[in-house]
Amino acid sequence: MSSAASVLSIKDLKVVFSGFKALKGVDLEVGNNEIVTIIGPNGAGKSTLLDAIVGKSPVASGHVYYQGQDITNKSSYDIARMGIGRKFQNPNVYNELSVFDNILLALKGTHGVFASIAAKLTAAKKDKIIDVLDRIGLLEQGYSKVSSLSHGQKQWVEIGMVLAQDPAVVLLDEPTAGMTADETHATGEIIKTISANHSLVVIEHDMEFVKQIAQRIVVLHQGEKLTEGSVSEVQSNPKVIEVYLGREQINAA
Ligand SMILES: Nc1ncnc2c1ncn2[C@@H]1O[C@H](COP(=O)(O)OP(=O)(O)OP(=O)(O)O)[C@@H](O)[C@H]1O
Repeated sequence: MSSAASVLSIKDLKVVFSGFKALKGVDLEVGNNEIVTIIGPNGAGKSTLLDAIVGKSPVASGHVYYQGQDITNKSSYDIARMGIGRKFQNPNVYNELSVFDNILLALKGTHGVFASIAAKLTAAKKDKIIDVLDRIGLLEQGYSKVSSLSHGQKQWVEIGMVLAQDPAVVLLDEPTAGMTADETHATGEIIKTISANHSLVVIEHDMEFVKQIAQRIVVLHQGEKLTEGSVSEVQSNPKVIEVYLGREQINAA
Protein backbone atom coordinates (compact mmCIF):
# COMPACT_ATOMS: atom_id res chain seq x y z
CA MET A 1 0.00 0.00 0.00
CA SER A 2 1.15 3.57 -0.63
CA SER A 3 0.92 6.35 1.95
CA ALA A 4 -2.00 8.68 1.28
CA ALA A 5 0.03 11.87 1.74
CA SER A 6 2.83 10.80 -0.61
CA VAL A 7 2.91 11.48 -4.32
CA LEU A 8 5.70 8.93 -4.63
CA SER A 9 6.03 6.00 -2.28
CA ILE A 10 8.84 3.46 -2.53
CA LYS A 11 8.65 0.27 -0.51
CA ASP A 12 11.49 -2.18 0.14
CA LEU A 13 12.94 -1.65 -3.34
CA LYS A 14 15.60 -4.08 -4.52
CA VAL A 15 17.59 -3.87 -7.76
CA VAL A 16 20.07 -6.58 -8.68
CA PHE A 17 22.54 -6.42 -11.59
CA SER A 18 23.85 -9.90 -12.50
CA GLY A 19 23.91 -10.95 -8.84
CA PHE A 20 25.19 -7.55 -7.56
CA LYS A 21 22.71 -5.98 -5.13
CA ALA A 22 22.69 -2.28 -6.12
CA LEU A 23 19.59 -1.54 -3.96
CA LYS A 24 18.97 -3.76 -0.95
CA GLY A 25 15.47 -2.75 0.16
CA VAL A 26 15.06 1.02 0.07
CA ASP A 27 11.98 2.88 1.37
CA LEU A 28 11.31 6.48 0.34
CA GLU A 29 8.30 8.78 0.64
CA VAL A 30 7.98 12.02 -1.33
CA GLY A 31 5.19 14.42 -0.40
CA ASN A 32 3.42 16.98 -2.56
CA ASN A 33 5.65 20.01 -3.27
CA GLU A 34 8.43 18.47 -1.24
CA ILE A 35 12.13 18.59 -2.17
CA VAL A 36 13.89 15.37 -1.16
CA THR A 37 17.65 15.44 -1.64
CA ILE A 38 19.62 12.21 -1.94
CA ILE A 39 23.28 12.15 -0.99
CA GLY A 40 25.80 9.36 -0.55
CA PRO A 41 29.19 8.09 -1.71
CA ASN A 42 29.91 6.98 -5.28
CA GLY A 43 28.23 3.68 -6.02
CA ALA A 44 25.67 4.07 -3.19
CA GLY A 45 22.80 3.41 -5.60
CA LYS A 46 21.48 6.97 -6.02
CA SER A 47 21.16 6.91 -9.82
CA THR A 48 19.92 3.33 -9.70
CA LEU A 49 17.09 4.45 -7.41
CA LEU A 50 15.97 7.13 -9.89
CA ASP A 51 16.40 4.64 -12.75
CA ALA A 52 14.19 2.14 -10.93
CA ILE A 53 11.49 4.78 -10.35
CA VAL A 54 11.32 5.61 -14.06
CA GLY A 55 11.44 1.99 -15.27
CA LYS A 56 15.04 2.11 -16.51
CA SER A 57 16.48 -0.35 -13.98
CA PRO A 58 14.54 -3.59 -13.46
CA VAL A 59 13.08 -3.91 -9.97
CA ALA A 60 13.83 -7.34 -8.48
CA SER A 61 11.35 -6.89 -5.61
CA GLY A 62 9.51 -4.16 -3.74
CA HIS A 63 7.20 -1.49 -5.13
CA VAL A 64 7.05 2.01 -6.54
CA TYR A 65 3.68 3.74 -6.06
CA TYR A 66 2.86 6.98 -7.83
CA GLN A 67 -0.26 8.81 -6.64
CA GLY A 68 -1.36 5.54 -5.07
CA GLN A 69 -0.89 3.47 -8.23
CA ASP A 70 1.64 0.66 -8.44
CA ILE A 71 4.00 1.61 -11.30
CA THR A 72 6.72 -0.95 -10.51
CA ASN A 73 8.41 -2.13 -13.70
CA LYS A 74 6.07 -0.19 -15.99
CA SER A 75 7.73 1.08 -19.18
CA SER A 76 9.72 4.33 -19.06
CA TYR A 77 7.33 5.75 -21.64
CA ASP A 78 4.24 5.01 -19.52
CA ILE A 79 5.86 6.36 -16.35
CA ALA A 80 6.85 9.62 -18.08
CA ARG A 81 3.34 9.95 -19.51
CA MET A 82 1.79 9.38 -16.08
CA GLY A 83 3.74 12.31 -14.62
CA ILE A 84 7.27 11.50 -13.49
CA GLY A 85 9.89 13.57 -15.33
CA ARG A 86 13.59 12.77 -15.20
CA LYS A 87 16.55 14.90 -16.13
CA PHE A 88 19.83 13.12 -16.65
CA GLN A 89 23.34 14.44 -16.01
CA ASN A 90 24.24 15.22 -19.63
CA PRO A 91 22.39 17.90 -21.58
CA ASN A 92 20.14 16.40 -24.21
CA VAL A 93 19.05 19.53 -26.06
CA TYR A 94 18.80 20.62 -29.70
CA ASN A 95 21.77 23.01 -29.91
CA GLU A 96 20.85 24.55 -33.26
CA LEU A 97 17.30 25.42 -32.19
CA SER A 98 16.24 28.30 -29.97
CA VAL A 99 15.52 27.87 -26.28
CA PHE A 100 11.86 28.54 -27.08
CA ASP A 101 11.74 25.78 -29.73
CA ASN A 102 13.42 23.30 -27.41
CA ILE A 103 10.69 23.87 -24.83
CA LEU A 104 8.05 23.71 -27.57
CA LEU A 105 9.35 20.32 -28.68
CA ALA A 106 9.06 19.00 -25.16
CA LEU A 107 5.48 20.17 -24.59
CA LYS A 108 3.04 17.42 -23.76
CA GLY A 109 1.21 16.22 -26.84
CA THR A 110 3.83 17.55 -29.27
CA HIS A 111 5.14 15.07 -31.87
CA GLY A 112 8.06 15.41 -34.25
CA VAL A 113 10.53 18.25 -34.74
CA PHE A 114 9.25 19.52 -38.08
CA ALA A 115 5.56 19.12 -37.28
CA SER A 116 5.95 20.97 -33.98
CA ILE A 117 7.86 23.94 -35.31
CA ALA A 118 5.82 24.22 -38.52
CA ALA A 119 2.51 23.98 -36.68
CA LYS A 120 0.72 27.19 -35.79
CA LEU A 121 1.38 27.93 -32.16
CA THR A 122 -1.73 28.35 -30.07
CA ALA A 123 -1.82 31.16 -27.53
CA ALA A 124 -2.10 28.56 -24.77
CA LYS A 125 1.09 26.80 -25.90
CA LYS A 126 2.93 30.09 -26.21
CA ASP A 127 1.85 31.11 -22.70
CA LYS A 128 2.94 27.76 -21.37
CA ILE A 129 6.39 28.07 -22.98
CA ILE A 130 6.80 31.61 -21.63
CA ASP A 131 5.82 30.40 -18.16
CA VAL A 132 8.45 27.64 -18.35
CA LEU A 133 11.11 30.09 -19.62
CA ASP A 134 10.29 32.38 -16.72
CA ARG A 135 10.59 29.58 -14.17
CA ILE A 136 14.02 28.48 -15.49
CA GLY A 137 15.25 32.10 -15.63
CA LEU A 138 15.71 32.17 -19.43
CA LEU A 139 12.96 34.54 -20.60
CA GLU A 140 15.50 36.92 -22.11
CA GLN A 141 17.32 34.10 -23.91
CA GLY A 142 14.11 32.62 -25.39
CA TYR A 143 15.11 33.31 -28.99
CA SER A 144 18.83 32.51 -28.54
CA LYS A 145 20.18 29.31 -30.00
CA VAL A 146 20.92 26.79 -27.28
CA SER A 147 24.49 26.48 -28.70
CA SER A 148 25.14 30.09 -27.57
CA LEU A 149 24.23 29.37 -23.93
CA SER A 150 26.56 28.53 -21.05
CA HIS A 151 26.77 25.00 -19.68
CA GLY A 152 24.55 25.96 -16.75
CA GLN A 153 21.93 27.60 -18.94
CA LYS A 154 21.79 24.45 -21.09
CA GLN A 155 21.03 22.47 -17.96
CA TRP A 156 18.19 24.85 -17.18
CA VAL A 157 16.80 24.35 -20.70
CA GLU A 158 16.70 20.65 -19.93
CA ILE A 159 14.90 21.28 -16.67
CA GLY A 160 12.47 23.40 -18.70
CA MET A 161 11.96 20.51 -21.12
CA VAL A 162 11.03 18.29 -18.19
CA LEU A 163 8.61 20.95 -16.83
CA ALA A 164 6.99 21.28 -20.26
CA GLN A 165 5.68 17.74 -19.81
CA ASP A 166 3.72 18.81 -16.72
CA PRO A 167 5.11 16.14 -14.39
CA ALA A 168 3.90 15.97 -10.80
CA VAL A 169 7.34 14.64 -9.81
CA VAL A 170 10.67 15.90 -11.16
CA LEU A 171 13.78 13.76 -10.68
CA LEU A 172 17.14 15.51 -11.09
CA ASP A 173 20.47 13.67 -11.15
CA GLU A 174 23.31 16.01 -10.11
CA PRO A 175 21.75 19.12 -11.68
CA THR A 176 24.75 21.33 -10.79
CA ALA A 177 27.51 19.10 -12.20
CA GLY A 178 30.10 21.25 -13.98
CA MET A 179 28.41 24.53 -13.05
CA THR A 180 30.05 27.71 -11.75
CA ALA A 181 29.25 28.81 -8.18
CA ASP A 182 26.80 31.45 -9.47
CA GLU A 183 25.06 28.95 -11.76
CA THR A 184 24.86 26.46 -8.90
CA HIS A 185 23.19 29.03 -6.67
CA ALA A 186 20.79 30.07 -9.44
CA THR A 187 19.90 26.39 -9.95
CA GLY A 188 18.98 26.15 -6.27
CA GLU A 189 16.65 29.12 -6.61
CA ILE A 190 15.09 27.57 -9.77
CA ILE A 191 14.50 24.32 -7.89
CA LYS A 192 12.85 26.15 -5.00
CA THR A 193 10.59 28.00 -7.45
CA ILE A 194 9.67 24.75 -9.20
CA SER A 195 8.71 23.13 -5.90
CA ALA A 196 5.68 25.43 -5.68
CA ASN A 197 4.08 23.27 -8.41
CA HIS A 198 6.01 19.99 -8.36
CA SER A 199 7.59 17.46 -6.01
CA LEU A 200 11.32 16.97 -6.52
CA VAL A 201 13.90 14.29 -5.86
CA VAL A 202 17.40 15.65 -6.35
CA ILE A 203 20.69 13.72 -6.25
CA GLU A 204 23.54 16.03 -5.29
CA HIS A 205 27.15 15.99 -4.07
CA ASP A 206 27.67 19.71 -3.44
CA MET A 207 26.81 20.17 0.25
CA GLU A 208 26.47 23.96 -0.01
CA PHE A 209 23.84 23.42 -2.67
CA VAL A 210 22.19 20.69 -0.61
CA LYS A 211 21.91 23.13 2.28
CA GLN A 212 20.39 25.75 -0.03
CA ILE A 213 17.56 23.52 -1.29
CA ALA A 214 17.18 20.74 1.22
CA GLN A 215 14.08 20.14 3.24
CA ARG A 216 14.67 16.44 3.86
CA ILE A 217 17.89 14.61 3.07
CA VAL A 218 18.11 10.88 2.44
CA VAL A 219 21.54 9.29 2.75
CA LEU A 220 22.21 6.16 0.72
CA HIS A 221 25.19 3.89 1.35
CA GLN A 222 25.95 0.58 -0.33
CA GLY A 223 22.40 0.18 -1.62
CA GLU A 224 20.73 0.95 1.71
CA LYS A 225 19.23 3.99 3.37
CA LEU A 226 21.69 4.95 6.09
CA THR A 227 19.47 7.68 7.55
CA GLU A 228 17.22 10.59 6.63
CA GLY A 229 16.45 13.93 8.22
CA SER A 230 17.08 17.65 8.16
CA VAL A 231 20.41 19.15 7.10
CA SER A 232 21.58 19.51 10.71
CA GLU A 233 20.44 16.01 11.67
CA VAL A 234 22.27 14.46 8.76
CA GLN A 235 25.39 16.59 9.17
CA SER A 236 25.76 15.65 12.82
CA ASN A 237 25.10 11.93 12.29
CA PRO A 238 28.39 10.07 13.03
CA LYS A 239 27.60 7.30 10.52
CA VAL A 240 27.10 9.89 7.73
CA ILE A 241 30.31 11.69 8.69
CA GLU A 242 32.17 8.39 8.61
CA VAL A 243 30.97 7.12 5.23
CA TYR A 244 30.38 10.35 3.35
CA LEU A 245 30.69 13.84 4.79
CA GLY A 246 34.16 13.27 6.30
CA ARG A 247 35.37 12.15 2.91
CA GLU A 248 33.68 15.10 1.14
CA GLN A 249 35.37 17.52 3.54
CA ILE A 250 38.76 15.93 2.85
CA ASN A 251 38.09 16.14 -0.93
CA ALA A 252 37.09 19.79 -0.63
CA ALA A 253 40.19 20.73 1.39
N1 LIG B 1 23.54 -1.27 -15.44
C1 LIG B 1 24.35 -1.69 -14.47
N2 LIG B 1 24.90 -2.91 -14.51
C2 LIG B 1 25.71 -3.36 -13.52
N3 LIG B 1 26.01 -2.64 -12.41
C3 LIG B 1 25.47 -1.40 -12.32
C4 LIG B 1 24.62 -0.87 -13.34
N4 LIG B 1 24.23 0.38 -12.95
C5 LIG B 1 24.82 0.60 -11.76
N5 LIG B 1 25.56 -0.46 -11.39
C6 LIG B 1 26.32 -0.59 -10.14
O1 LIG B 1 25.43 -0.33 -9.07
C7 LIG B 1 26.08 0.43 -8.05
C8 LIG B 1 25.30 1.70 -7.80
O2 LIG B 1 25.48 2.57 -8.93
P1 LIG B 1 24.81 4.00 -9.02
O3 LIG B 1 25.21 4.59 -10.32
O4 LIG B 1 23.38 3.89 -8.72
O5 LIG B 1 25.55 4.77 -7.84
P2 LIG B 1 25.49 6.31 -7.46
O6 LIG B 1 25.21 6.37 -6.01
O7 LIG B 1 24.58 7.02 -8.38
O8 LIG B 1 27.00 6.73 -7.71
P3 LIG B 1 27.66 8.06 -8.35
O9 LIG B 1 27.62 9.09 -7.25
O10 LIG B 1 29.05 7.62 -8.66
O11 LIG B 1 26.86 8.44 -9.55
C9 LIG B 1 27.51 0.67 -8.53
O12 LIG B 1 28.34 -0.30 -7.93
C10 LIG B 1 27.42 0.48 -10.02
O13 LIG B 1 28.65 0.02 -10.55
